[in-house]
Amino acid sequence: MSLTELSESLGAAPSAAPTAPTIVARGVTRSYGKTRALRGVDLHLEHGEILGLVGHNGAGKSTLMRMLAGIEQPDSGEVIARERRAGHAWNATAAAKSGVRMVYQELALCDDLTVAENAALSDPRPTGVWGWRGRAERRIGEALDTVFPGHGISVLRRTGELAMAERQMVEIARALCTDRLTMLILDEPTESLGVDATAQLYTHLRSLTGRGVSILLISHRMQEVLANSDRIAVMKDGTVVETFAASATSESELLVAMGGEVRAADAETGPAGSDDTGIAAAGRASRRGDVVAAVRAPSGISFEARAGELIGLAGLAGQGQEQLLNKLWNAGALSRGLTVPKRRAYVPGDRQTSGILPLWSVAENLTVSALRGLGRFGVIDGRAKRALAARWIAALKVRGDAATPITSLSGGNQQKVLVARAFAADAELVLLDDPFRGVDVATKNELYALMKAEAAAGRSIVWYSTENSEMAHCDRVYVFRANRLVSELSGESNTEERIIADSFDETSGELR
Ligand SMILES: Nc1ncnc2c1ncn2[C@@H]1O[C@H](COP(=O)(O)OP(=O)(O)OP(=O)(O)O)[C@@H](O)[C@H]1O
Repeated sequence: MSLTELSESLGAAPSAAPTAPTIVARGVTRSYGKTRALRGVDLHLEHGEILGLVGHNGAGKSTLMRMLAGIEQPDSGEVIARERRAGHAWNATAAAKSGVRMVYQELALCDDLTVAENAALSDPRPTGVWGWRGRAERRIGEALDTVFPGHGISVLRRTGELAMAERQMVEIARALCTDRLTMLILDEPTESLGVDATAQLYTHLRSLTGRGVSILLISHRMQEVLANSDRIAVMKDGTVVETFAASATSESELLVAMGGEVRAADAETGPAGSDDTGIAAAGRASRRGDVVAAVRAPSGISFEARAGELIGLAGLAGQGQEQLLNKLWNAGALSRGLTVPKRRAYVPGDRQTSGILPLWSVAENLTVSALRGLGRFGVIDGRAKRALAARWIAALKVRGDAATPITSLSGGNQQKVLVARAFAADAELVLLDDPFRGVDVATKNELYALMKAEAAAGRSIVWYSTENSEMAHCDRVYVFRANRLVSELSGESNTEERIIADSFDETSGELR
Protein backbone atom coordinates (compact mmCIF):
# COMPACT_ATOMS: atom_id res chain seq x y z
CA MET A 1 0.00 0.00 0.00
CA SER A 2 1.45 3.42 -0.92
CA LEU A 3 1.43 6.19 1.65
CA THR A 4 -1.16 8.06 -0.33
CA GLU A 5 -3.48 5.07 -0.07
CA LEU A 6 -2.31 4.55 3.45
CA SER A 7 -2.85 8.12 4.49
CA GLU A 8 -6.31 8.01 3.00
CA SER A 9 -7.06 5.13 5.29
CA LEU A 10 -5.51 6.95 8.27
CA GLY A 11 -8.25 8.01 10.53
CA ALA A 12 -10.68 7.73 7.64
CA ALA A 13 -13.85 9.32 8.83
CA PRO A 14 -16.79 6.97 9.20
CA SER A 15 -19.71 7.81 6.94
CA ALA A 16 -21.26 9.90 9.71
CA ALA A 17 -18.81 11.69 11.99
CA PRO A 18 -19.21 10.54 15.59
CA THR A 19 -20.86 13.05 17.87
CA ALA A 20 -19.06 11.97 21.04
CA PRO A 21 -15.75 13.74 21.73
CA THR A 22 -12.61 11.76 20.89
CA ILE A 23 -11.41 12.09 24.47
CA VAL A 24 -12.56 13.73 27.69
CA ALA A 25 -10.55 14.51 30.84
CA ARG A 26 -12.76 14.98 33.86
CA GLY A 27 -11.41 16.30 37.18
CA VAL A 28 -7.96 14.86 36.49
CA THR A 29 -5.37 15.32 39.24
CA ARG A 30 -1.74 14.21 39.33
CA SER A 31 1.01 14.93 41.85
CA TYR A 32 4.72 14.18 41.86
CA GLY A 33 5.82 14.24 45.49
CA LYS A 34 4.85 17.69 46.75
CA THR A 35 4.30 19.09 43.24
CA ARG A 36 0.66 19.17 42.23
CA ALA A 37 1.08 19.06 38.45
CA LEU A 38 -2.64 18.71 37.63
CA ARG A 39 -5.34 19.99 39.99
CA GLY A 40 -8.65 18.85 38.54
CA VAL A 41 -8.41 19.29 34.77
CA ASP A 42 -11.54 19.31 32.62
CA LEU A 43 -10.94 19.18 28.86
CA HIS A 44 -12.36 17.51 25.79
CA LEU A 45 -11.14 17.02 22.24
CA GLU A 46 -13.74 16.94 19.45
CA HIS A 47 -13.70 14.64 16.45
CA GLY A 48 -11.61 16.20 13.66
CA GLU A 49 -10.57 19.38 15.47
CA ILE A 50 -7.25 20.98 16.31
CA LEU A 51 -7.25 22.00 19.96
CA GLY A 52 -4.39 24.32 20.92
CA LEU A 53 -3.11 23.95 24.47
CA VAL A 54 -1.10 26.86 25.87
CA GLY A 55 0.19 27.83 29.32
CA HIS A 56 3.27 28.97 31.19
CA ASN A 57 6.25 26.69 31.73
CA GLY A 58 5.25 24.11 34.32
CA ALA A 59 1.50 24.71 33.88
CA GLY A 60 0.94 20.97 33.39
CA LYS A 61 0.52 20.64 29.60
CA SER A 62 2.93 17.71 29.07
CA THR A 63 1.59 15.94 32.15
CA LEU A 64 -1.95 16.23 30.82
CA MET A 65 -0.81 14.94 27.45
CA ARG A 66 0.64 11.83 29.13
CA MET A 67 -2.69 11.20 30.87
CA LEU A 68 -4.65 11.53 27.61
CA ALA A 69 -2.28 9.12 25.87
CA GLY A 70 -2.62 6.59 28.70
CA ILE A 71 1.11 6.72 29.47
CA GLU A 72 0.41 7.74 33.06
CA GLN A 73 -2.73 7.35 35.13
CA PRO A 74 -4.46 10.17 37.05
CA ASP A 75 -4.39 10.10 40.86
CA SER A 76 -8.08 10.96 40.72
CA GLY A 77 -10.59 11.93 38.05
CA GLU A 78 -10.89 10.06 34.77
CA VAL A 79 -9.94 10.00 31.11
CA ILE A 80 -12.75 8.78 28.87
CA ALA A 81 -11.73 7.87 25.33
CA ARG A 82 -14.35 7.21 22.66
CA GLU A 83 -12.23 4.35 21.36
CA ARG A 84 -11.82 2.71 24.74
CA ARG A 85 -13.29 -0.75 24.79
CA ALA A 86 -15.76 -1.49 27.56
CA GLY A 87 -14.09 -3.09 30.55
CA HIS A 88 -10.58 -2.21 29.37
CA ALA A 89 -8.24 0.24 31.09
CA TRP A 90 -7.05 3.33 29.21
CA ASN A 91 -3.31 2.77 29.14
CA ALA A 92 -0.51 3.16 26.59
CA THR A 93 -1.31 -0.15 24.90
CA ALA A 94 -5.02 0.60 24.61
CA ALA A 95 -4.26 4.10 23.32
CA ALA A 96 -1.83 2.79 20.69
CA LYS A 97 -4.40 0.21 19.52
CA SER A 98 -6.98 2.98 19.28
CA GLY A 99 -4.82 5.01 16.92
CA VAL A 100 -3.35 7.55 19.37
CA ARG A 101 0.12 8.81 18.38
CA MET A 102 2.38 11.29 20.12
CA VAL A 103 5.20 13.63 19.25
CA TYR A 104 7.14 14.39 22.41
CA GLN A 105 8.76 17.67 23.33
CA GLU A 106 12.06 15.88 24.05
CA LEU A 107 13.08 14.13 20.87
CA ALA A 108 13.15 10.41 21.58
CA LEU A 109 15.37 9.19 18.74
CA CYS A 110 18.28 6.78 19.21
CA ASP A 111 21.28 8.63 17.80
CA ASP A 112 23.13 5.46 16.79
CA LEU A 113 20.28 4.12 14.69
CA THR A 114 19.28 5.23 11.21
CA VAL A 115 16.14 7.21 10.46
CA ALA A 116 14.45 4.02 9.20
CA GLU A 117 15.55 1.93 12.19
CA ASN A 118 14.17 4.58 14.55
CA ALA A 119 10.88 4.53 12.66
CA ALA A 120 10.69 0.73 12.87
CA LEU A 121 11.08 0.92 16.66
CA SER A 122 7.95 3.01 17.12
CA ASP A 123 5.81 1.57 14.31
CA PRO A 124 2.84 -0.18 15.89
CA ARG A 125 2.47 -2.54 12.92
CA PRO A 126 4.13 -5.97 13.01
CA THR A 127 7.60 -5.69 11.47
CA GLY A 128 7.94 -9.32 10.38
CA VAL A 129 11.26 -11.15 10.37
CA TRP A 130 12.14 -10.75 6.71
CA GLY A 131 12.31 -7.49 4.88
CA TRP A 132 11.47 -5.32 7.89
CA ARG A 133 14.32 -2.92 7.14
CA GLY A 134 13.18 -2.28 3.58
CA ARG A 135 9.60 -1.81 4.77
CA ALA A 136 10.71 0.66 7.44
CA GLU A 137 12.79 2.62 4.92
CA ARG A 138 9.86 2.87 2.55
CA ARG A 139 7.31 3.79 5.23
CA ILE A 140 9.31 6.58 6.85
CA GLY A 141 10.50 7.85 3.46
CA GLU A 142 6.90 8.14 2.29
CA ALA A 143 5.79 9.79 5.53
CA LEU A 144 8.59 12.37 5.26
CA ASP A 145 7.76 13.03 1.59
CA THR A 146 4.08 13.48 2.43
CA VAL A 147 4.49 15.90 5.32
CA PHE A 148 7.73 17.67 4.40
CA PRO A 149 8.13 17.61 0.60
CA GLY A 150 11.74 18.41 -0.37
CA HIS A 151 13.02 17.52 3.14
CA GLY A 152 16.37 16.18 1.84
CA ILE A 153 16.78 13.63 4.65
CA SER A 154 18.21 10.22 3.77
CA VAL A 155 16.41 7.47 5.67
CA LEU A 156 19.74 5.62 5.85
CA ARG A 157 21.48 8.32 7.92
CA ARG A 158 22.06 7.94 11.62
CA THR A 159 19.78 10.37 13.42
CA GLY A 160 22.71 11.55 15.55
CA GLU A 161 24.18 13.11 12.40
CA LEU A 162 21.05 15.13 11.62
CA ALA A 163 20.46 18.80 12.47
CA MET A 164 17.82 19.54 15.12
CA ALA A 165 15.26 20.60 12.52
CA GLU A 166 15.76 17.34 10.59
CA ARG A 167 15.46 15.24 13.73
CA GLN A 168 12.23 17.04 14.57
CA MET A 169 10.87 16.22 11.10
CA VAL A 170 11.78 12.54 11.57
CA GLU A 171 10.08 12.51 14.97
CA ILE A 172 6.88 13.91 13.47
CA ALA A 173 6.94 11.67 10.39
CA ARG A 174 7.45 8.51 12.38
CA ALA A 175 4.40 9.29 14.50
CA LEU A 176 2.44 9.16 11.25
CA CYS A 177 3.74 5.72 10.29
CA THR A 178 0.64 3.79 11.21
CA ASP A 179 -2.37 2.19 9.57
CA ARG A 180 -4.80 3.90 11.87
CA LEU A 181 -4.69 7.39 13.33
CA THR A 182 -7.52 8.79 15.44
CA MET A 183 -5.75 11.24 17.73
CA LEU A 184 -2.40 12.99 17.34
CA ILE A 185 -0.80 14.79 20.27
CA LEU A 186 2.05 17.15 19.45
CA ASP A 187 4.12 18.74 22.22
CA GLU A 188 5.87 21.85 20.84
CA PRO A 189 6.43 20.30 17.40
CA THR A 190 7.71 23.42 15.65
CA GLU A 191 10.23 24.73 18.19
CA SER A 192 13.15 23.52 16.06
CA LEU A 193 11.54 23.71 12.62
CA GLY A 194 12.21 26.42 10.06
CA VAL A 195 9.46 28.52 8.50
CA ASP A 196 8.88 26.25 5.48
CA ALA A 197 8.72 23.00 7.43
CA THR A 198 6.38 24.62 9.96
CA ALA A 199 3.99 25.65 7.18
CA GLN A 200 4.19 22.16 5.64
CA LEU A 201 3.35 20.59 8.99
CA TYR A 202 0.26 22.74 9.52
CA THR A 203 -0.98 22.04 5.99
CA HIS A 204 -0.69 18.34 6.72
CA LEU A 205 -2.42 18.62 10.10
CA ARG A 206 -5.36 20.30 8.41
CA SER A 207 -5.60 17.48 5.90
CA LEU A 208 -5.66 14.99 8.78
CA THR A 209 -8.53 16.75 10.54
CA GLY A 210 -10.42 16.60 7.25
CA ARG A 211 -10.22 12.84 7.64
CA GLY A 212 -11.52 12.95 11.21
CA VAL A 213 -8.25 12.88 13.15
CA SER A 214 -8.35 14.89 16.40
CA ILE A 215 -5.23 16.88 17.15
CA LEU A 216 -3.94 18.32 20.42
CA LEU A 217 -1.31 20.96 19.73
CA ILE A 218 0.84 22.18 22.64
CA SER A 219 2.88 25.26 21.82
CA HIS A 220 4.34 28.50 23.16
CA ARG A 221 4.07 30.11 19.71
CA MET A 222 0.85 32.01 20.16
CA GLN A 223 0.52 33.21 16.57
CA GLU A 224 0.85 29.65 15.25
CA VAL A 225 -1.71 28.34 17.71
CA LEU A 226 -4.11 31.14 16.83
CA ALA A 227 -3.69 30.60 13.10
CA ASN A 228 -4.00 26.82 13.11
CA SER A 229 -6.34 25.74 15.90
CA ASP A 230 -10.11 25.52 16.07
CA ARG A 231 -10.24 26.04 19.85
CA ILE A 232 -7.56 27.01 22.34
CA ALA A 233 -7.46 25.84 25.96
CA VAL A 234 -5.34 27.81 28.44
CA MET A 235 -3.65 26.08 31.38
CA LYS A 236 -2.41 27.82 34.48
CA ASP A 237 -0.97 26.18 37.60
CA GLY A 238 -2.34 22.73 36.83
CA THR A 239 -5.85 23.56 35.65
CA VAL A 240 -7.55 24.58 32.41
CA VAL A 241 -8.64 28.12 33.21
CA GLU A 242 -10.31 29.08 29.93
CA THR A 243 -11.16 27.78 26.48
CA PHE A 244 -11.58 30.08 23.48
CA ALA A 245 -12.69 29.71 19.89
CA ALA A 246 -9.43 30.49 18.04
CA SER A 247 -11.18 32.85 15.65
CA ALA A 248 -12.59 34.89 18.53
CA THR A 249 -9.51 35.46 20.66
CA SER A 250 -6.14 37.21 20.48
CA GLU A 251 -2.60 36.77 21.66
CA SER A 252 -3.04 39.32 24.44
CA GLU A 253 -6.22 37.62 25.67
CA LEU A 254 -4.39 34.30 25.80
CA LEU A 255 -1.45 35.84 27.67
CA VAL A 256 -3.76 37.40 30.23
CA ALA A 257 -5.52 34.06 30.75
CA MET A 258 -2.10 32.41 31.21
CA GLY A 259 -1.36 34.90 33.97
CA GLY A 260 1.36 36.72 32.08
CA GLU A 261 1.96 40.37 31.48
CA VAL A 262 0.88 41.67 28.11
CA ARG A 263 3.89 43.16 26.39
CA ALA A 264 4.07 43.93 22.72
CA ALA A 265 6.53 41.44 21.20
CA ASP A 266 8.71 44.16 19.78
CA ALA A 267 8.24 46.76 22.50
CA GLU A 268 11.78 46.47 23.76
CA THR A 269 13.76 45.94 20.65
CA GLY A 270 16.96 47.64 19.71
CA PRO A 271 20.48 47.74 21.03
CA ALA A 272 21.43 46.88 24.58
CA GLY A 273 20.45 49.48 27.15
CA SER A 274 21.45 49.84 30.77
CA ASP A 275 21.34 47.02 33.28
CA ASP A 276 17.89 47.10 34.81
CA THR A 277 17.80 43.52 36.07
CA GLY A 278 20.35 44.09 38.81
CA ILE A 279 22.03 40.77 38.13
CA ALA A 280 24.33 41.53 35.22
CA ALA A 281 27.75 40.36 36.36
CA ALA A 282 30.72 42.67 36.54
CA GLY A 283 34.46 42.26 36.18
CA ARG A 284 34.93 41.31 32.52
CA ALA A 285 38.41 41.54 31.08
CA SER A 286 37.38 43.22 27.83
CA ARG A 287 36.33 46.84 27.42
CA ARG A 288 33.22 47.73 25.45
CA GLY A 289 34.04 47.72 21.77
CA ASP A 290 37.02 45.33 22.06
CA VAL A 291 36.85 42.47 19.58
CA VAL A 292 36.13 39.40 21.72
CA ALA A 293 35.61 36.80 18.99
CA ALA A 294 36.30 36.70 15.26
CA VAL A 295 36.23 34.22 12.39
CA ARG A 296 38.06 35.54 9.37
CA ALA A 297 36.71 34.58 5.96
CA PRO A 298 39.17 34.31 3.05
CA SER A 299 36.82 36.49 1.03
CA GLY A 300 33.52 38.24 1.64
CA ILE A 301 32.12 38.85 5.11
CA SER A 302 34.05 37.90 8.24
CA PHE A 303 32.42 37.37 11.63
CA GLU A 304 33.25 39.62 14.55
CA ALA A 305 31.76 40.03 18.03
CA ARG A 306 32.71 42.89 20.34
CA ALA A 307 32.33 43.37 24.08
CA GLY A 308 28.99 44.99 24.82
CA GLU A 309 27.25 43.59 21.74
CA LEU A 310 24.28 41.29 21.28
CA ILE A 311 24.90 39.56 17.94
CA GLY A 312 22.20 37.60 16.13
CA LEU A 313 22.73 34.66 13.77
CA ALA A 314 19.84 34.34 11.34
CA GLY A 315 18.83 32.58 8.13
CA LEU A 316 16.98 29.37 7.37
CA ALA A 317 17.58 26.49 9.79
CA GLY A 318 20.74 24.45 9.22
CA GLN A 319 22.67 26.97 7.12
CA GLY A 320 25.84 26.97 9.22
CA GLN A 321 24.76 28.92 12.30
CA GLU A 322 25.23 25.94 14.63
CA GLN A 323 28.64 25.18 13.09
CA LEU A 324 29.82 28.71 13.80
CA LEU A 325 28.74 28.44 17.44
CA ASN A 326 30.47 25.06 17.75
CA LYS A 327 33.60 26.49 16.18
CA LEU A 328 33.69 29.38 18.65
CA TRP A 329 32.96 27.07 21.58
CA ASN A 330 35.50 24.36 20.69
CA ALA A 331 38.29 26.64 19.44
CA GLY A 332 41.72 26.13 20.98
CA ALA A 333 44.26 28.88 21.57
CA LEU A 334 46.00 27.98 18.30
CA SER A 335 42.95 27.61 16.01
CA ARG A 336 43.83 29.38 12.77
CA GLY A 337 41.70 32.24 11.55
CA LEU A 338 39.85 32.39 14.88
CA THR A 339 39.86 34.72 17.84
CA VAL A 340 38.08 33.62 21.01
CA PRO A 341 38.41 34.60 24.66
CA LYS A 342 39.36 32.07 27.31
CA ARG A 343 36.19 32.52 29.31
CA ARG A 344 33.18 31.51 27.29
CA ALA A 345 29.85 29.81 27.96
CA TYR A 346 27.55 27.86 25.67
CA VAL A 347 23.89 26.87 25.65
CA PRO A 348 23.65 23.92 23.24
CA GLY A 349 20.68 23.44 20.94
CA ASP A 350 19.88 19.96 22.23
CA ARG A 351 19.44 20.13 25.98
CA GLN A 352 18.87 16.39 26.33
CA THR A 353 22.10 15.08 24.79
CA SER A 354 24.55 17.89 25.45
CA GLY A 355 22.94 20.25 27.92
CA ILE A 356 21.53 19.08 31.21
CA LEU A 357 23.39 16.84 33.65
CA PRO A 358 20.45 14.53 34.38
CA LEU A 359 21.70 13.05 37.66
CA TRP A 360 22.33 16.46 39.20
CA SER A 361 20.08 18.90 41.00
CA VAL A 362 18.84 22.20 39.62
CA ALA A 363 21.44 24.12 41.70
CA GLU A 364 24.32 21.88 40.60
CA ASN A 365 23.32 22.18 36.96
CA LEU A 366 23.03 25.92 37.28
CA THR A 367 26.34 26.60 39.04
CA VAL A 368 28.62 24.03 37.41
CA SER A 369 30.19 26.52 35.00
CA ALA A 370 30.67 29.13 37.73
CA LEU A 371 32.45 26.88 40.26
CA ARG A 372 35.89 28.36 39.59
CA GLY A 373 34.68 31.73 40.82
CA LEU A 374 33.06 30.20 43.91
CA GLY A 375 36.21 28.61 45.35
CA ARG A 376 38.21 29.83 48.34
CA PHE A 377 41.58 28.20 49.03
CA GLY A 378 40.63 25.37 46.70
CA VAL A 379 37.29 24.67 48.41
CA ILE A 380 33.90 25.50 46.93
CA ASP A 381 32.05 28.01 49.08
CA GLY A 382 28.71 26.22 49.57
CA ARG A 383 26.92 29.34 50.75
CA ALA A 384 28.03 31.38 47.72
CA LYS A 385 26.96 28.51 45.46
CA ARG A 386 23.49 28.36 47.02
CA ALA A 387 23.15 32.13 46.84
CA LEU A 388 24.13 32.17 43.16
CA ALA A 389 21.62 29.41 42.36
CA ALA A 390 18.86 31.17 44.33
CA ARG A 391 19.52 34.47 42.58
CA TRP A 392 19.21 32.98 39.11
CA ILE A 393 16.26 30.76 39.97
CA ALA A 394 14.44 33.91 41.11
CA ALA A 395 15.62 36.02 38.17
CA LEU A 396 14.44 33.51 35.57
CA LYS A 397 11.40 32.39 37.58
CA VAL A 398 12.44 28.74 37.41
CA ARG A 399 9.53 26.71 38.77
CA GLY A 400 11.27 24.13 40.92
CA ASP A 401 13.45 23.94 44.06
CA ALA A 402 17.22 24.27 43.85
CA ALA A 403 17.66 20.86 45.43
CA THR A 404 15.34 18.85 43.16
CA PRO A 405 16.71 16.75 40.29
CA ILE A 406 16.74 18.77 37.08
CA THR A 407 14.80 16.07 35.26
CA SER A 408 11.79 16.69 37.49
CA LEU A 409 11.40 20.19 36.00
CA SER A 410 9.17 20.85 32.99
CA GLY A 411 11.00 21.17 29.65
CA GLY A 412 10.85 24.95 29.55
CA ASN A 413 12.13 25.24 33.10
CA GLN A 414 15.08 22.94 32.29
CA GLN A 415 15.86 25.25 29.38
CA LYS A 416 15.81 28.28 31.71
CA VAL A 417 18.38 26.57 33.97
CA LEU A 418 20.72 26.10 30.98
CA VAL A 419 20.42 29.78 30.06
CA ALA A 420 21.04 30.74 33.69
CA ARG A 421 24.11 28.48 33.78
CA ALA A 422 25.63 30.31 30.83
CA PHE A 423 25.05 33.74 32.35
CA ALA A 424 26.02 32.70 35.90
CA ALA A 425 29.49 31.76 34.63
CA ASP A 426 31.84 34.72 34.41
CA ALA A 427 32.16 34.41 30.63
CA GLU A 428 33.17 37.18 28.27
CA LEU A 429 31.58 35.41 25.32
CA VAL A 430 28.17 33.74 25.69
CA LEU A 431 27.09 31.47 22.83
CA LEU A 432 23.40 30.60 22.59
CA ASP A 433 22.06 27.98 20.17
CA ASP A 434 18.32 28.62 19.88
CA PRO A 435 18.17 28.99 23.68
CA PHE A 436 14.50 29.76 24.18
CA ARG A 437 13.05 26.57 22.73
CA GLY A 438 10.01 25.72 24.83
CA VAL A 439 10.27 28.82 27.00
CA ASP A 440 6.94 30.58 27.59
CA VAL A 441 6.18 34.03 26.19
CA ALA A 442 6.35 35.98 29.45
CA THR A 443 9.72 34.48 30.38
CA LYS A 444 11.07 35.06 26.88
CA ASN A 445 10.34 38.77 27.23
CA GLU A 446 12.25 38.81 30.50
CA LEU A 447 15.15 36.94 28.94
CA TYR A 448 15.41 39.46 26.10
CA ALA A 449 15.82 42.19 28.73
CA LEU A 450 18.36 40.07 30.58
CA MET A 451 20.48 39.52 27.46
CA LYS A 452 20.50 43.23 26.71
CA ALA A 453 21.51 44.00 30.29
CA GLU A 454 24.30 41.42 30.17
CA ALA A 455 25.57 42.83 26.89
CA ALA A 456 25.35 46.36 28.29
CA ALA A 457 27.47 45.19 31.24
CA GLY A 458 30.24 44.26 28.80
CA ARG A 459 29.64 40.70 27.66
CA SER A 460 29.59 39.67 24.05
CA ILE A 461 26.55 37.52 23.30
CA VAL A 462 26.13 35.49 20.10
CA TRP A 463 22.59 34.23 19.68
CA TYR A 464 21.19 31.87 17.05
CA SER A 465 17.39 31.88 16.84
CA THR A 466 14.98 30.17 14.46
CA GLU A 467 12.56 33.08 15.00
CA ASN A 468 13.48 36.00 12.75
CA SER A 469 11.33 38.40 14.77
CA GLU A 470 13.72 37.93 17.74
CA MET A 471 16.60 39.38 15.74
CA ALA A 472 15.14 42.86 16.28
CA HIS A 473 16.62 42.73 19.79
CA CYS A 474 20.17 42.49 18.44
CA ASP A 475 22.79 45.18 17.81
CA ARG A 476 24.01 43.38 14.69
CA VAL A 477 22.77 40.35 12.77
CA TYR A 478 24.64 38.00 10.45
CA VAL A 479 22.43 36.20 7.93
CA PHE A 480 23.54 32.71 6.84
CA ARG A 481 22.88 30.81 3.67
CA ALA A 482 24.50 27.50 2.62
CA ASN A 483 27.24 27.81 5.26
CA ARG A 484 28.14 31.33 4.20
CA LEU A 485 27.58 34.78 5.62
CA VAL A 486 25.25 36.53 3.24
CA SER A 487 24.93 39.87 4.99
CA GLU A 488 25.56 41.87 8.13
CA LEU A 489 22.59 43.96 9.28
CA SER A 490 22.27 46.66 11.90
CA GLY A 491 20.15 49.71 12.69
CA GLU A 492 17.50 50.33 10.06
CA SER A 493 18.66 47.50 7.83
CA ASN A 494 17.95 44.96 10.61
CA THR A 495 14.38 44.05 9.67
CA GLU A 496 12.58 40.74 9.38
CA GLU A 497 11.87 41.39 5.67
CA ARG A 498 15.56 41.98 4.97
CA ILE A 499 16.58 38.84 6.88
CA ILE A 500 14.13 36.75 4.87
CA ALA A 501 15.24 38.33 1.57
CA ASP A 502 18.92 37.78 2.37
CA SER A 503 18.25 34.19 3.45
CA PHE A 504 17.43 33.48 -0.18
CA ASP A 505 20.03 35.80 -1.74
CA GLU A 506 22.59 34.33 -4.12
CA THR A 507 25.50 36.71 -3.42
CA SER A 508 27.49 35.63 -0.43
CA GLY A 509 30.74 35.80 1.43
CA GLU A 510 32.29 32.49 2.26
CA LEU A 511 32.90 31.60 5.92
CA ARG A 512 35.52 28.93 6.58
N1 LIG B 1 8.20 13.07 36.46
C1 LIG B 1 8.09 14.17 37.20
N2 LIG B 1 8.63 14.23 38.44
C2 LIG B 1 8.49 15.33 39.21
N3 LIG B 1 7.84 16.45 38.83
C3 LIG B 1 7.28 16.45 37.62
C4 LIG B 1 7.38 15.33 36.73
N4 LIG B 1 6.73 15.63 35.59
C5 LIG B 1 6.26 16.88 35.73
N5 LIG B 1 6.58 17.36 36.96
C6 LIG B 1 6.23 18.69 37.48
O1 LIG B 1 4.87 18.93 37.12
C7 LIG B 1 4.68 20.29 36.76
C8 LIG B 1 4.06 20.37 35.36
O2 LIG B 1 5.05 19.97 34.42
P1 LIG B 1 4.74 19.85 32.86
O3 LIG B 1 5.95 19.27 32.23
O4 LIG B 1 3.46 19.13 32.68
O5 LIG B 1 4.57 21.38 32.47
P2 LIG B 1 4.40 22.03 31.04
O6 LIG B 1 3.20 22.89 31.08
O7 LIG B 1 4.43 20.96 29.99
O8 LIG B 1 5.70 22.94 30.95
P3 LIG B 1 6.64 23.36 29.69
O9 LIG B 1 5.91 24.41 28.95
O10 LIG B 1 7.86 23.91 30.36
O11 LIG B 1 6.93 22.11 28.91
C9 LIG B 1 6.05 20.95 36.87
O12 LIG B 1 6.14 21.60 38.11
C10 LIG B 1 7.03 19.81 36.82
O13 LIG B 1 8.20 20.13 37.52
